[in-house]
Amino acid sequence: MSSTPPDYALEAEGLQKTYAGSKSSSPKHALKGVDLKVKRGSIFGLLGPNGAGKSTFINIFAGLVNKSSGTGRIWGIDIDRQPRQARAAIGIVPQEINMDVFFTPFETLELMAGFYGVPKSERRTDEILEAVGLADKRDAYVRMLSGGMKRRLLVAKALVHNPPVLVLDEPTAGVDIELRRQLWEYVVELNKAGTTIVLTTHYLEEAQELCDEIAIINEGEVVACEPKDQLLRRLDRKTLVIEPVNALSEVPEVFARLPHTEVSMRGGAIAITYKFGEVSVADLIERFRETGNRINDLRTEEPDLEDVFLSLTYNRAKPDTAA
Ligand SMILES: Nc1ncnc2c1ncn2[C@@H]1O[C@H](COP(=O)(O)OP(=O)(O)OP(=O)(O)O)[C@@H](O)[C@H]1O
Repeated sequence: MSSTPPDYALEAEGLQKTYAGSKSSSPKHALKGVDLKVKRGSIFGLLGPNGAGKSTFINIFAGLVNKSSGTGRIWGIDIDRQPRQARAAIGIVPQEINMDVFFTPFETLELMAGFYGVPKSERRTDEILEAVGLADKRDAYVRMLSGGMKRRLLVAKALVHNPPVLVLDEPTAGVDIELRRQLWEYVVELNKAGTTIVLTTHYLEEAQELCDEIAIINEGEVVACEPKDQLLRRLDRKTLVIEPVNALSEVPEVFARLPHTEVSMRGGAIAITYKFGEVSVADLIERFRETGNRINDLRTEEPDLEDVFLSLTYNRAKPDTAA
């Protein structure tokens, strides 16, 4: 591995993948020329609807799927020219739990370290078990572990060779809230200590909370790749919620056909979604006062990642969902 760390932990240029068809299915163009750069030191979120191509992307870097064309680099190392060195720089936590249940966590990690050629003197098996909260299960059979523990063991397995890049593919699917929180605390600690994290998740709030950079992939194409804050600013809409003293039963006439706004009821309150810069909040409040009702409470809501995600993936996803 080079001594100067690279600017990017992971790079993809024009990455394409077409899965061959079979008698019953046509070929699938799963990645259509993906360009992505993951900055060293970031927590990078790869988001996309089901079947968008996230696992295909990750599995190309893991060496589990052969790309059709394009280039990939892990920690600056080309995955075609130096596959072994490139793979040594990455740890992958897969979606599926794939472990021999008749081994103990200790044996599982030792085997994995052996697989990566980590000399015995450099192994950190007990330290890693401690870090993922499995020290007390060190010598239990894996089949005796709970689902959440098995998942933490998967993370541990991906860390035995001390990779500078850790990829987690849907790591918290089916994991309860408490364990998710523990896992994320540990991932954030790893990141603080210098590991670059790439994660795919369906939990948008999780990505919003954890990631500093986010890519959204849809039907094999990257539709956005930006710092999270920038992505959230993309939506130029906010919502003003007015809770009146006298609960409303319908949208007041003064808000009907107002340009750049959408008004809906929220119980006895109204939610006015307006285009930022085109509509003034003062005007909206003034209009409300004209109804003769008084305001009990007011708040504005900023768009969240889910809104951005829907706005970027909805149009293309529509024909599929309508079918
Ligand atoms: N081995 C394969 N053979 C044929 N098609 C495949 C194969 N693996 C994946 N695909 C197809 O490629 C597309 C991308 O799949 P992929 O698993 O990469 O998506 P994903 O974004 O990870 O989805 P999910 O969030 O559901 O895991 C899908 O249409 C999928 O059906």
